[in-house]
Amino acid sequence: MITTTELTKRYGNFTALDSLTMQIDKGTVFGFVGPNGAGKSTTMSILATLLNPTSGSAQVGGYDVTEKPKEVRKLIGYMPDFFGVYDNFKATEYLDFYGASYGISRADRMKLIPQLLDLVNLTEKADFYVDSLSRGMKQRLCLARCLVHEPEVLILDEPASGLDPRARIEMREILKELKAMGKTIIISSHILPELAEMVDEIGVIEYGKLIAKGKVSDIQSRMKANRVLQVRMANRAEEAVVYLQQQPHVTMVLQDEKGLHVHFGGTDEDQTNLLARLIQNGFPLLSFSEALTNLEDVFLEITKGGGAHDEQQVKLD
Ligand SMILES: Nc1ncnc2c1ncn2[C@@H]1O[C@H](COP(=O)(O)OP(=O)(O)OP(=O)(O)O)[C@@H](O)[C@H]1O
Repeated sequence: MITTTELTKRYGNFTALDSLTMQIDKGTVFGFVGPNGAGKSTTMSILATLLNPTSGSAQVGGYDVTEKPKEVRKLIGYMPDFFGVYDNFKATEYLDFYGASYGISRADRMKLIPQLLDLVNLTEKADFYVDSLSRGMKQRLCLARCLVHEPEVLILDEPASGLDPRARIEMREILKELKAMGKTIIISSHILPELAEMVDEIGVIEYGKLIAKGKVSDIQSRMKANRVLQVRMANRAEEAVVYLQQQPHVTMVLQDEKGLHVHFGGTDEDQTNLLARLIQNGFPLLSFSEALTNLEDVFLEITKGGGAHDEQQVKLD
């Protein structure tokens, strides 16, 4: 549904986007992650036909964004990271204005607007002035605005930025509904862990280059190759350290007040076998578990050494 080929954008001598090649299939929710200034907004603006690439190409729904921008615009709903809302409109009037500008008939708008307000949980605010709405509500209204022409593809640039945790959860639930409706969604964020439930794939961008892309589950299993097992023993911990260090796939064993931390490079089956051997050897296990791998770990692991600019910038929240 979305394809970019060697997509490049330069501002003078500065390369903001560097030969970005990627493909996002129909119905996929694609999380676009990277530190500030990595090139996410630049990519999204090009896909939204608002910015021309310096070289390379991008297609949405088979249409080239520079050659067929009108066709692309019909297919996409774009939510920029900074958006203006017209404060002297009521929420309903705001959506009505956008619906009309897309050429949707008044009769259809009257049907559509209550549905959109319901989708973004703003039915009760239908007759409230936009400037009286909270930031989270304004952001949801902006999302509704992107949906007036029922686009197949949503390009959402940091839709949850600046929202408090409750408002983020609300936004996430709406995005889940949009995914269930079959939309193809590309969404950028610094708070990837919160998107984990709804993102099918992630792309990690840094210095304008796509440094990793793949299914969330694949990337997590890549990290599993370096999993850490947490083992708690009733006693005989010192003996267990020596025993574990001699076992296949164990690369390191650390011990602290919480127990043993076993760095393990084996498969799930190898892990089962290791547990069986500990039990067979009579070690008094209180617990044996795998340290959870979340998307934040995945992100940090992938960008490690890749030049994450500073701690502040790779911070995900
Ligand atoms: N109009 C412009 N002129 C010059 N440089 C620009 C322009 N727009 C963006 N840049 C630069 O291009 C780089 C990529 O910016 P972009 O906004 O795409 O990053 P981003 O990943 O979206 O970051 P953020 O998460 O902060 O929004 C940045 O270094 C930015 O300063």
